[in-house]
Amino acid sequence: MEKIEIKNLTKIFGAQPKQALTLLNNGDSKDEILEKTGMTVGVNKASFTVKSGEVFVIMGLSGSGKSTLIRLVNRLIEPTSGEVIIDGENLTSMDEKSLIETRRKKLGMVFQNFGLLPHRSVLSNVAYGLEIQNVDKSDREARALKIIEDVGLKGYENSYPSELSGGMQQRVGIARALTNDPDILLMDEAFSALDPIIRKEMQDELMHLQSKLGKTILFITHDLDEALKLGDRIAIMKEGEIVQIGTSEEILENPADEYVSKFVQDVDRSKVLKASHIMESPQKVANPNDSLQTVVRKMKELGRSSIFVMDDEQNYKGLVTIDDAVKASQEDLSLKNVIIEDSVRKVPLNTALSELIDVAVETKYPIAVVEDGKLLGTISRTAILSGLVLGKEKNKDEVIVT
Ligand SMILES: Nc1ncnc2c1ncn2[C@@H]1O[C@H](COP(=O)(O)OP(=O)(O)OP(=O)(O)O)[C@@H](O)[C@H]1O
Repeated sequence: MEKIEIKNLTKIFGAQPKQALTLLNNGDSKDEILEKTGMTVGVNKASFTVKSGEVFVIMGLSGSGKSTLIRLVNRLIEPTSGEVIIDGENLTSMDEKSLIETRRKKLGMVFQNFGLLPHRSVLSNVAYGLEIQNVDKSDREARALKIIEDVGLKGYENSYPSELSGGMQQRVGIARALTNDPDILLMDEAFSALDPIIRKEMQDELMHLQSKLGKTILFITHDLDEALKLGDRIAIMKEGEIVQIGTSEEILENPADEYVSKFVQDVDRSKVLKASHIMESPQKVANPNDSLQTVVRKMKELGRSSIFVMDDEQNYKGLVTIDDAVKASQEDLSLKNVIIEDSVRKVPLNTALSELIDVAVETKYPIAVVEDGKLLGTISRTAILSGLVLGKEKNKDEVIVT
């Protein structure tokens, strides 16, 4: 089941939104409606779904409707029409009591300006949400301390917000949103007030946290690089409408219109493309139980000078070169004598192509994409270094040669 379903969500600001809605449904533009009625279309028939565990970024210029949209999702703003469905439950038709309950249980929100209580310590800020639910003191403080540690603020429990840097204050903001252990985090320009270096650090921190927590995240930003870096998928908004939804790759490769093209034209693809985008799935590998003859034959069939070794459970075992394998088979040795492990470079899935280029320069072997000991993919250094993976129109299978 989808975690969040947004259907035709529309918000018109002004005294008589229904009148403007009729014009909108008849095809009038945001400008025409403003001119005819004085009312502002904030969000115009937005529809999308977000899967559990997905980071969904909403990106657009100032005034495009992002903040309105995220506030419609938790009904801080009442929609003019359309539906918000979370875990199959329709938020738009809920009474006040159920709405508050759902917000508390399922939705955490992180704001651009942190929204911390200045006269309370970090611990007390993080525990505040539990305090108003009458969770007893020792319990709420224990829970808050655990989350403070998760966001990297251990040791700052008794500090006050004014004593912390912007990045640290936003860590408190994130910790506070996590206290109820909500499935969904709504993040509204959460890093936009931070200077560039701290901002990058916080993006990395969020990705790290997300790999542990697996929340469903709706993240708003006006920064395309941030969107491409964080988003599993990205929705691009213009004048209240969503003009394109896609992965970073899809948006870079196939911008939906002129507007999106203009946005993406200066993007550095080497920072956006990740190991996960360019790797080959580990099918053409050897098994630790293979004989050396079998391994040599496999390499010859594949036309490769080396081959990765992976067991039946997908555990990464290392790499064998054809030279070592041929030599060892003449000496009657077995496969395990020639598996190279330490000097083969292993990278995680979200390694950017720019970093892969650095790795490829430092090694003579293909690169293994490994997480939790499992071989998830393989990447040829030749393909990276010859720049083929940067070529726009090349298709993956053609260019990735391990
Ligand atoms: N309370 C309001 N009353 C009237 N118009 C509003 C209100 N809030 C937002 N708008 C209008 O709705 C449109 C969308 O605004 P919104 O703040 O959602 O955009 P945004 O993309 O979040 O921009 P920003 O990044 O500047 O916050 C704008 O035209 C804005 O002027």
